[in-house]
Amino acid sequence: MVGLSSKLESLDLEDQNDTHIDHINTQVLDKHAQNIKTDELSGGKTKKTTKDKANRATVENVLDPRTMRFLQALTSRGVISEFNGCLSTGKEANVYHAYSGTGSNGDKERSELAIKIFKTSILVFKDRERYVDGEFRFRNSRSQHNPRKMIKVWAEKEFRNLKRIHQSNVVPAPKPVEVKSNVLIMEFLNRGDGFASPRLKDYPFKDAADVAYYYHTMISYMRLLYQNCRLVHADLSEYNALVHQKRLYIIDVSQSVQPEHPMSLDFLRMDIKNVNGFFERFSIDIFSERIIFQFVISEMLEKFMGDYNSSEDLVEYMAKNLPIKTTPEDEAEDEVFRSLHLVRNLGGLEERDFDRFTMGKFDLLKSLIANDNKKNAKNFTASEQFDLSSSSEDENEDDFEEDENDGDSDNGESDSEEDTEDESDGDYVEKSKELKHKKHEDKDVKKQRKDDAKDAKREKRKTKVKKHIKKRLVKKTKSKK
Ligand SMILES: Nc1ncnc2c1ncn2[C@@H]1O[C@H](COP(=O)(O)OP(=O)(O)OP(=O)(O)O)[C@@H](O)[C@H]1O
Ligand SMILES: [Mg+2]
Repeated sequence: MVGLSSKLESLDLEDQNDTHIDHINTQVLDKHAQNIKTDELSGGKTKKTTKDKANRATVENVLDPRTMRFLQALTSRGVISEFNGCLSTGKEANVYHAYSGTGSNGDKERSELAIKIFKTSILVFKDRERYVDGEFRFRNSRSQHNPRKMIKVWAEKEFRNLKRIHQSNVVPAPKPVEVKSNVLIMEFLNRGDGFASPRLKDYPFKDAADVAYYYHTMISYMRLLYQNCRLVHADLSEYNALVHQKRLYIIDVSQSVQPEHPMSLDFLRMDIKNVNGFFERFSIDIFSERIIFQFVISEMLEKFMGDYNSSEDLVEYMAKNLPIKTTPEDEAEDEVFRSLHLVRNLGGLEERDFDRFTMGKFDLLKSLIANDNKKNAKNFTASEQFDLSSSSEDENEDDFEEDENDGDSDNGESDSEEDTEDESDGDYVEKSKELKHKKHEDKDVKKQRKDDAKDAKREKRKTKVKKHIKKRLVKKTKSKK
């Protein structure tokens, strides 16, 4: 294998300016691409021609001179000792195999690394803004419209999320090693013969019981991610889970968000749909999407005697206690669930719903999404999840110094009657659609609409329950549990 450092040393690019980068890219990488092994680990997916290697390096826009410099720095610092084949060329990043240490002459043990290099293409990252927007942890990065900086944020986001998951010790994930600009270094999950551990998609299940085990494990991870790591994966599927030493590992967490993100529940719902969609094909018993959703977000599980941090205990509970999806009505219910507008907190409740809540007729989101279906909702206790003021987010974790006050919107709210609570509630999806149409509205119509809205709000305020009363009620329901 050819060491990266020798290749990189010959690239005297320090004085080049950014406007020439594409040109340099083509020249330098065409010249050196054949030295970078890009096909060794790709499992036959890549065309094995030198031309193709050169194209990938330049066209994919990953190994640009700047990125090469970062790799060089990592090599000279001894983080990387060898940079090898390309494992995957994805939409947002390429993943390479590398070694750290040589294992000889008293050098540190030779270990395998996966190097994820995020693409510098602006288009991909435009689409990703919605994951960073609304993340309190990245509030200072939002204004950065410089694509290079956004990519850096993206790589850092994956590094931090990976670190959070890995440190939680409840959901297996590759150990993050380092992040530098758009380059993320992590532990390589090895199948044992030089190849990467298979994705869930490619894993040869032994039998139906094996499939069911991985299905239940995946659901337990969604819950552990949400409850323990305070994350929603947001791109969970058979492509982003690897089976390593018979254990399921979660990867690709750059887009993962905290539960406080305004779209976290929508992302969660999407993850559940993807996971169910994959396992449904194997003709095993499947839970309804709504039941899984409740299982994930409910803090307490009725009759659960196990360890809330244990995937195995959750899997066992799930298999015994969760009702399976059997009838066409169950499917119809899931259809409804997919189209539901998700309410996150008390502020998001309509007046009539709030009256029902105070009369003890339903228990926030759990019952809203359950349609008061007692048969299915009885296993869960969910109300705490949506009182955001009680969120205590990894505040003692060094790497998350920005995380404090996450989603503290409740604390920051005034009790004034004039607050804008009605605008800031959870109905973001429908509202954003509406606003698009309003853009082209006639001036007078707009004025009239605004006046009407004001009148309606004035009326609504007359019967509005004051916030401190709402809070007291939430506390009361909590203390009952
Ligand atoms: N730590 C790792 N160990 C082994 N293989 C890995 C590791 N990380 C990623 N891979 C491999 O690289 C592939 C792509 O990784 P990842 O999903 O993180 O990147 P991606 O750019 O998001 O890909 P895509 O756009 O296709 O989703 C994975 O499917 C997996 O096969
Ligand atoms: Mg992926």
